[in-house]
Amino acid sequence: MTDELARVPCTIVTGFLGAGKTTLIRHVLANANGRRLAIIVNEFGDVGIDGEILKGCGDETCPEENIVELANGCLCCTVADEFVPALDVILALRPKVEHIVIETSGLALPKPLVQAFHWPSIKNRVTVDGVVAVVDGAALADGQVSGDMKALATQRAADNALDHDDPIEEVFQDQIACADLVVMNKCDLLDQSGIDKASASIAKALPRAVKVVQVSNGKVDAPTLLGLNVGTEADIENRRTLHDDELDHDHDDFDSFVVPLPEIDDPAALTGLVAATAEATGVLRIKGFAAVRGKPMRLLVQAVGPRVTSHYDRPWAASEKRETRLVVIGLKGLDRAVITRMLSG
Ligand SMILES: Nc1nc2c(ncn2[C@@H]2O[C@H](COP(=O)(O)OP(=O)(O)OP(=O)(O)O)[C@@H](O)[C@H]2O)c(=O)[nH]1
Repeated sequence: MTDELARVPCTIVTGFLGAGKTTLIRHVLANANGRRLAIIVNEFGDVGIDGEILKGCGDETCPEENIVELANGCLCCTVADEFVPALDVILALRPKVEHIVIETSGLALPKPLVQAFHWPSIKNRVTVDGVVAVVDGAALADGQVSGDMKALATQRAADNALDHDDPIEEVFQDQIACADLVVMNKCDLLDQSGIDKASASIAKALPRAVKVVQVSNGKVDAPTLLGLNVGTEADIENRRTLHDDELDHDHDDFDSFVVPLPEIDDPAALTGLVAATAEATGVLRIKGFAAVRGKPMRLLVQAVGPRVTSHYDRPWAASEKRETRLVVIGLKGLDRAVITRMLSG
């Protein structure tokens, strides 16, 4: 087969909200050894933060035009309308892309996406190199999938609509069930007993023998990650998931909204408010950019449960409005007014 006709391998990166998918892909970009990559990045909230972070890498093996953002949706539900057209764009790029990395939203179920690789319009052009599930090792060691489960439990108890099975656990289980490789991330936050605990939780959730690697900051060897060579679409029907019998999966267990704020004076005060809000309300994920008065750089603020990080990522462009916008994601029933008030200080 000539190179022009060979199917382009696609690595699907799945993993719950905030597990470290974008961090892992940044590491891959920085260590691609000249391999020409393209990225499709999908987010649950309607502001594309991850695409912005990845574009900020400035890596020459993946120029900005090779990064396609599909914000405000969920790849697993928008395969025909969004995923296939995005692939078309990428496959038309010249020089030809050698490997595609797909970052799904933290709430996406990977199975419908893998199944789409059988579709006539794409099956001769792409194949699934492998499904990589990124897991937040620190959260698992705390007996959580993500975030602050104590506050979540309170929120769920107060919301009678949430009387079915745990949707967080279900998404997590389905992501693991489809994995060809599990990346246990955030090991820098764990001692040996934490690593043992998280490893045991992963082993319990894994239905098959699958390799698990333990890393910090997504530092997986790029050639290994991008060369699993599984062809997962041929095996996906054998991977049972909890949502197999659902015809229409619409993420109505989860909710997201944007909190706009004016320029801020004190980054530490903002991260404090974010941490306090996450802790008090059981929000799963907060992320966004803040404009700090007098600073030419924009501040990237992220929370996974109550754990908050922030750093200046790049200068505001002249064409950009200097404003603070935080995306909040949690279970349905989030109290938008309370959360907005708390974040406003
Ligand atoms: N301590 C620590 N923090 C990490 C590690 N990996 C990622 N983080 C932090 O965790 C947060 C979430 O990381 P992301 O890479 O954005 O996670 P994600 O899975 O892409 O998040 P979503 O797309 O929102 O689901 C950020 O604040 C990261 O800096 C790690 O290994 N150790």
